[in-house]
Amino acid sequence: MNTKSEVSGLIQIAGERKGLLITASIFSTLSSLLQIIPFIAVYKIVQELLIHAQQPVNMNKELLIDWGIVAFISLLAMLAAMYVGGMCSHIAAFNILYELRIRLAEHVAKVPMGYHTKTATGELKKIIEVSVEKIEKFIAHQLPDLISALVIPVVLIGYLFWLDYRMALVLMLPIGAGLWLQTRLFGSEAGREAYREFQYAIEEMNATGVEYVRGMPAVKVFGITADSFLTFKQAVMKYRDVSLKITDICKTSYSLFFVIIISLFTFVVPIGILLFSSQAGSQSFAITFILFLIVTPSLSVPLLKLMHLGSSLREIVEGHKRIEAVFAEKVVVEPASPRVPHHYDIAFQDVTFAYEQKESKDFKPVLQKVNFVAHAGELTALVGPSGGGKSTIASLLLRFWEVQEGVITIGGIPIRDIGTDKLMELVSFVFQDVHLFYDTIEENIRMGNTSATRDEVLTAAKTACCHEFIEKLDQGYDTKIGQGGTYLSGGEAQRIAIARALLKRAPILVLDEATAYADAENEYNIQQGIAQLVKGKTVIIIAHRLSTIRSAEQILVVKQGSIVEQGTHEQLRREQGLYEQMWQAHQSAASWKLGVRGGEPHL
Ligand SMILES: Nc1ncnc2c1ncn2[C@@H]1O[C@H](COP(=O)(O)OP(=O)(O)OP(=O)(O)O)[C@@H](O)[C@H]1O
Repeated sequence: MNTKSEVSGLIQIAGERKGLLITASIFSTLSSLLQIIPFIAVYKIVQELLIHAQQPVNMNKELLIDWGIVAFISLLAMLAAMYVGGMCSHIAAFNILYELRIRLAEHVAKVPMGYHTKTATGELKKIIEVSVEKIEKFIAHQLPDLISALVIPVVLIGYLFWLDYRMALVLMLPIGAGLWLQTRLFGSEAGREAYREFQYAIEEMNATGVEYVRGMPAVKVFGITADSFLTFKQAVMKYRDVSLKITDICKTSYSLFFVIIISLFTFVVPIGILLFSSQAGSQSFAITFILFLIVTPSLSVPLLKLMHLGSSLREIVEGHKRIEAVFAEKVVVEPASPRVPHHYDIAFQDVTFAYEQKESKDFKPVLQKVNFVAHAGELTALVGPSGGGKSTIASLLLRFWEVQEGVITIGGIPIRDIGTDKLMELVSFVFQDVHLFYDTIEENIRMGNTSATRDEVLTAAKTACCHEFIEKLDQGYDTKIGQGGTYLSGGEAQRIAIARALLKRAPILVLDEATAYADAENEYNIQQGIAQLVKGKTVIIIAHRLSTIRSAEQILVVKQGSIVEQGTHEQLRREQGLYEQMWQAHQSAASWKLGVRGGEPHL
């Protein structure tokens, strides 16, 4: 892709704001053209002064005043045009920025979860924050600057050619050389590649930096320093190396360009003197020569600006490519005509799933030919050794990933025919890792059902056993999580998440380790809450504490991606298989815990 198509690609982003951008460009061009008028006025005034230098009385004073007024008015008009152009470009930029961020956020919410696991949070954060911010910089500032940096030299050079083509031709030599150096600097594949590497290096540094800060508990416990946190250290070193590489690539062209452009007049002076002496002191030539000397240094400003724009344009273009790459990520395919289930039995039929694509060499199914039916109004429990695939089964129900083989149905309808929005309406989910938003506790619960009244929020909170601890907080339900040091314990956060799920009143409820953090008393209370919910709903519960799912209508024992045992607690115990072993282990652990409480451990 060349620079021209890259710039037009950036302008494409403007979408519906193109009208504003075109207005901004027209006013920027106008203000650039108006900037040239004072030069012409100076030329005309100097011309009049020199022609009548011997007899000032003959000087046309009105002409001098008129040109003075023209210069002044053109300056005012230039300021006005600049103001209107700037306003239009800023309004366009901030609207584009807003729309782009919303579109990006909506898009990333629609791509399969696989994208989020392979893309580091820091990387995505940089794209949504920094790369988008740069688009604002481009549209609000650099596009008008680019227009003036192109219009002013072109018009001025044209004017100089009209005045004296010989001196203008000589002036074109350094300008041509400078522009050639520019294209060498920014148009070369090595330059592009270096900038690409530079962007990746920043992203990597960002991502590993975020990881380092996020992993602070482990960092502290294991005494990891920024220096010994290898990935971060390597990312910083890579950034340093790439920065040095860019400096190395740019140093010669940059220095040459800079020196040539700021000394343009040194090329004009010799040819001017030569021509002046050959024309035996022609007065009109002297005036033209003076104008060349005045105008030439002012050509350097837009040309230098062009160079700075070139370098930041490259960064913006790279950021734009990253934004485009996010948009290019395929979203979950929605059905053309969504179907609505009329009952809520869940069925997994021969489901085989791997986190990698089938053609990948790492393809290793996490689930193999999983078959089960979870009936509506019943509690189905998933138990089994760690890493067996329980959470994967639960997340497939939400279509976080697409299954490679088999089909998952709700009420007999494949979930891919239901449509994501409807599916999300049907299923309430309490995740293992609870995420609470930076908002009040009430709003965090209300996320389950945005139209719920305060009373309904309170009822859900009471059922999930969180009302009591919320009431004890200074601002109760209005307490902002994360503000003023208000953080909740793992168990408290989990109960808020349960309240959120209860409020949703979805016909299907999935609880992944929902009572993991609860103490015995609260676990009992939550169980009571859940027991009320189960009525008429399809509930899938993933639990390590077998005591919590003893009464489940169906227990599925998941091991190494397969369901190895299936039945009620009593049936499975009688089978004397893996479940019975797990039950015995659970009992021993429970009695050991009781023993500790009693003073002497039994085991
Ligand atoms: N996002 C992911 N990408 C790749 N592999 C994953 C991902 N999530 C889980 N796995 C792998 O899939 C397998 C099953 O994991 P899963 O979390 O479903 O097991 P689990 O039975 O719920 O375990 P636990 O009881 O410890 O939570 C594991 O080998 C795990 O490493």
